[in-house]
This record gives sequence, C-alpha cells and structure tokens, in this order.
Amino acid sequence: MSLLKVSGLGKSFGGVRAVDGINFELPAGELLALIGPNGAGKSTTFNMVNGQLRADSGSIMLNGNELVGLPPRSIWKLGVGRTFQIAETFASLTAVENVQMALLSADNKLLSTWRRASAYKRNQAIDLLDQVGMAAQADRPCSVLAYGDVKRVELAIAIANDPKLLLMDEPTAGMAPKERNDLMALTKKLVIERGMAVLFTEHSMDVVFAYADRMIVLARGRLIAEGKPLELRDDPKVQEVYFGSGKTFEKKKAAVKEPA
Ligand SMILES: Nc1ncnc2c1ncn2[C@@H]1O[C@H](COP(=O)(O)OP(=O)(O)OP(=O)(O)O)[C@@H](O)[C@H]1O
Repeated sequence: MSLLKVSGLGKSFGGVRAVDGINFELPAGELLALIGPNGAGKSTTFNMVNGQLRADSGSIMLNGNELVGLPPRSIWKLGVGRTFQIAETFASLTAVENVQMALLSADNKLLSTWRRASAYKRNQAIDLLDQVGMAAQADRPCSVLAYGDVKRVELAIAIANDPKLLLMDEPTAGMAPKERNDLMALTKKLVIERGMAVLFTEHSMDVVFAYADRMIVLARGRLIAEGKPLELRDDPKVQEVYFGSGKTFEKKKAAVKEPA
C-alpha cells in the first residue's frame, strides 16, 4: 500500500478549476517531483495535502487515514511535515535552539512552559543537526549562517517531528547550483535513511532530473503525465506544456530581472 494515495482531488476558486480531479500515489522512500507551468495547480495541491486548503472533491489518504477535512495541525500530527522558508525560522536564535523549538512544538509544549530553554532536548536537537551535517555549527545564530546552511537547519526542523511524508515547496529556490545539489543530495540521504517520502515542487529541471525518483506533471489543474523524469523528458504532452514553449522556468525568471 502506498503511503499517500490521492484520488479524484479537486479544488475550484470561483470559476477556475485550479486542481481538476487528479490521482497519484507516493510510496515510502520515494522522492516525487510535482512540476508544471505557472498556474498549473502545484501550490493548491500542496496546500490541500497539508490542510491549509480544503478540497472540494476527492480523497487524500495517508497510511489509511483520510486527510481531507482535517485541520493542518492534525495532519502534521499524522506525519505530514513541511519545510518552512528562511523568514519563518528565528534568525536570532542559534541553530540548535531553532531545532529545540521544533521539538517543543512536536511535544505539544508551549514556550511559556519552557523553563530551562537551553536544556530542552538539546542532545536530540544536536543529533538532528548531525543528520543534516550542522552539528558543528549548532551554537551559531542562524542569522550568521550561509544560506545553504540555513536550509540544512530548516530540514532538521522539518524532520524533528519524524514525518512520514515531507512536503518541500521549491526547496532550492534562490540557491547556487552547488548548494542546490548539496541540499538535494542531503534530502535524498534522509529519504533513504529514514524511509521517508518527499513530495516537492521544483522549477529547476536539472534538480528534477538528477534527484527525483518519479515526477508528476500538472497543466491547468490536470495531471497530464507521470513517470521517471528521464522517460518523461521526450513525452510530447510534457514537451507541449513545458519544454515545448522554448522557455524553462529558469529562463523566464532571468528574463524578469532584465531591464525592459
Ligand atoms: N486563493 C486563490 N484564489 C483564487 N484563485 C486562486 C487562488 N489560488 C490559486 N488560484 C488560481 O488557481 C490556479 C492554480 O494556482 P496554483 O497557485 O496552485 O498554481 P502553481 O502551479 O502553484 O503556480 P506557480 O508555479 O505560479 O506557483 C491559478 O489559475 C491561480 O490563479
């Protein structure tokens, strides 16, 4: 049985069918990329899986539990984690304190009850930092860390609750190629070591081809293709909506920065 089974999932905003009856499965231990052009329905799909948006139709089963209709915290408790962007970490806290905060939250403890803040599960927090290669920088404030290192701390925070499924929304956005590869290699290592599944959106096709075990392609809310990335590269439907435009997302983004 797959860890995640999405069936007939749909969501409309007014007259726009943002997600139009999609089906896919994700087994444990797999890195699955969700790709598609702007407005394809990727974020809407993500937000339905983590409970921020309620689906209009369909089902999202995690290990036999229906997630549709549950609030985000219940979904998180059932084992769906997500990475948060840099702005959402506490930059003035040290790396280990950030992970300790995540452990507190996982244990349902409030900050006000955290009497000995610096002592709370410090060893466990250091162990999590060790898993992402950041133990040596545990006591440095996140504000002074390199961008790629902050991303590693974010990963440690995301795995503090021991998720079965980790959602990563554009994990490598804004990173240089070397940092991207390091982060995705680390993600792959965690997937293998922890038997965790990862669903991620990604604009860099290089990252998808190098690291995703499988990918699903959305266009206008519909799932138009799924399979191994290198097998889908030549799929005419994928080329038409994605590569066939002659523009990758990267080029599009670069074009925006160019003077008119
Ligand atoms: N809150 C909302 N209200 C109205 N329309 C929305 C809302 N959220 C998304 N949409 C519409 O739903 C469609 C899918 O949007 P979505 O953000 O899921 O796409 P995406 O694939 O994540 O795009 P991008 O790559 O640009 O982030 C789009 O037409 C978008 O305008």
